[in-house]
Amino acid sequence: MWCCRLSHLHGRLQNLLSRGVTCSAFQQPNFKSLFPLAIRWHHTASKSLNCAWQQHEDHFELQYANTVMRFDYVWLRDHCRSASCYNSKTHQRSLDTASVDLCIKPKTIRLDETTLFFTWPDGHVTKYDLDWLVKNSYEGQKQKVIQPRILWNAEIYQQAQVPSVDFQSFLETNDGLKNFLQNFLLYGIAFVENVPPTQEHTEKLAERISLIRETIYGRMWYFTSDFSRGDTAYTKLALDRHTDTAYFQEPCGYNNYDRAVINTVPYDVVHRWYTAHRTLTVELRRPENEFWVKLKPGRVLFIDNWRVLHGRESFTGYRQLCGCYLTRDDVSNTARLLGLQA
Ligand SMILES: C[N+](C)(C)CCCC[C@H](N)C(=O)O
Ligand SMILES: O=C(O)CCC(=O)C(=O)O
Ligand SMILES: [Fe+2]
Repeated sequence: MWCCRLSHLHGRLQNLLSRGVTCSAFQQPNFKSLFPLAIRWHHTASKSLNCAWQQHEDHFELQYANTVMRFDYVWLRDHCRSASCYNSKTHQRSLDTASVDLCIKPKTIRLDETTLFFTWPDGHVTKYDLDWLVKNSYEGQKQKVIQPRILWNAEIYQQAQVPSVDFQSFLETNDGLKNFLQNFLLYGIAFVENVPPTQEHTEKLAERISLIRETIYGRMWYFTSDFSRGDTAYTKLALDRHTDTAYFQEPCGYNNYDRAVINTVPYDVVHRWYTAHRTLTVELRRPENEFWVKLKPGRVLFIDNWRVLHGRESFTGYRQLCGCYLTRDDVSNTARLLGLQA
């Protein structure tokens, strides 16, 4: 049974609701006693709004913008954006969540145009804009467009003809940086061309995107096959596909070369691990999943270690590489500041 408000009665009924009276288009003397609380729906009749809500025993249900949302009452109190509950300058919660009664229920709920008002037992009023609730609800979040990721192999990537970004444009224009980051987020790799082949310019490029992560290899690393460090990266040997720093607590990503002794699980789990590792390695080593690119002076390659592994063939002659590790949070932050979904 629905008690619906007709638009021409909106104002009067609104007034009734604000006093906590459950309204009905036609107030019957024994109307309330006929139906338990849980089936009382509230409607707005205006076509544009098309909103319906219901106060259940343990949650609030809202139908709006083609979405059915359900909110826990503690959640509704906890996310209050009133001046006493939320610092709008710093976007931080002032309310002590632990002080909210876990059995809290609103005394009254009323909708005024596009704003819902919840009055709590202590008299505190929390108001929510309907669109804010859609955007921040579990159900609304599920509909959110997430940053697309394009899964690719060598053929798909080659056919995509992803344009590289030029150093000048990358450094001096937001469009250049945004195009680069869009490609990086889509594919997990992206190139910048015509970079002056110096450590300083490479550093400048990296700092345009993010903080540079200092590690045991330094801030900017500049290496060649001089075995200056006890690691095969500092040799002419081939390196199968991998990601670096798997041995860090905050690694760039996993790497078979540097994997420590497996001694934290019993033999039968170890065998299952090797079976899974073999399946992954076979997949990673499929030729169609290998994309070979010749690094040349002036070409900078950025790699998302969670999506793309890197390696090299063995080589002869003199070869010098410089680079650095970037922090994922800062790269994502730069992308978001440019309006990208990261
Ligand atoms: C030379 N450079 C600093 C880039 C890498 C050194 C990484 C060495 C180690 N094998 C690992 O994969 O973490
Ligand atoms: O020499 C290269 O191209 C890559 C070396 C490497 O993977 C590393 O240093 O971690
Ligand atoms: Fe590496």
